[in-house]
Amino acid sequence: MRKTIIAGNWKMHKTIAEAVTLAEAIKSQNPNPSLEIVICPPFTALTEVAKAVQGSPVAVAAQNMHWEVQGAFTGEVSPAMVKDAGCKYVVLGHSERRQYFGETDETVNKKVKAAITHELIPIVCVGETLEQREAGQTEDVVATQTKGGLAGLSAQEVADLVIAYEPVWAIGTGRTASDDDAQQVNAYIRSVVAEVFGTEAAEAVRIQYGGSVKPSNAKNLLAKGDIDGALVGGASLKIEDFQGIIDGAKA
Ligand SMILES: O=C(CO)COP(=O)(O)O
Repeated sequence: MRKTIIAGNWKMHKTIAEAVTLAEAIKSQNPNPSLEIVICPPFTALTEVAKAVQGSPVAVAAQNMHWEVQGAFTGEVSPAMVKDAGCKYVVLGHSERRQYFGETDETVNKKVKAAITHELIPIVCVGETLEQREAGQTEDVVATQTKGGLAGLSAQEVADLVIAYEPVWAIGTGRTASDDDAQQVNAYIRSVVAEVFGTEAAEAVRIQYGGSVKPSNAKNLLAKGDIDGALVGGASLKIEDFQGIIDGAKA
C-alpha cells in the first residue's frame, strides 16, 4: 500500500513569521495516519518551520538544493545544509527551476543522487509543456525526464522516493488536467519505472499529481489508482484551501 503524500510547495512566498504561522495551523489540524503531509517553505524559513512542526506528523521539504556538499557556489544551498535545517524531503527538478534556472535532467540526476546520499527523500518533478502536449509528446517527455532524473539509482532507491507529475500548462493557470488524463500519465510514468527498475520499484514508488490542485478537484484526482498524492502550489498558501485538499484525500 502506498501512503498518500500531500505536499504544499510555497514557492517564493512567506516571511519567516508568516511561514511559522501557517505551519502551526497545519500542524494543529487533525492528523490522519493514512496521509503524509509535507510543507515546502522558502530556504529562509526552513529552520523555524522545522522547529515549529517538530514532533508532529508534518514533514518539511526544501524546494531545491545544489548537489555539492560545500564549496564556492555563491547563492547555493547544499544537501548537508538542507538536512541540517530539519528537512526530510527535497523537491527537485520543478518545472520553474527547469524553465527559469536552466535545470536539466543531468543536474536533476546529480541532485537526486546527492539527496539520497544525505538521507533526504527526493520529490522529482516531471511534466510536459502545452506545446509538447499538443504535439503529442507527453509520454516521450515524461519518460525522458523520469529516466534521466533517476539514472543510476537502485530499484530500492527508486521505490523510496517520490515522483511528481506536473504538466507545465496546469501550473498556476487554474487549468487542471482531468483526473483521467492525470491518471493516464501517472500510470504511464509507473510503467516507465517498471521497465527500467522492475515491478517492485514501480509498485512502491509514489507518484503525485500537481497543477492547480484545489479543494474542489482534489478528491477525484486522489481517488485515481496511480495518483498517490498531490504537489500543491497556490492552494497550499492558505490553511482553508490546503485543509480542504487534505480532507479530499481523507474521504
Ligand atoms: O507547481 C506546483 C506545485 O509544485 C503547482 O502549482 P499550482 O498548484 O499553483 O498550480
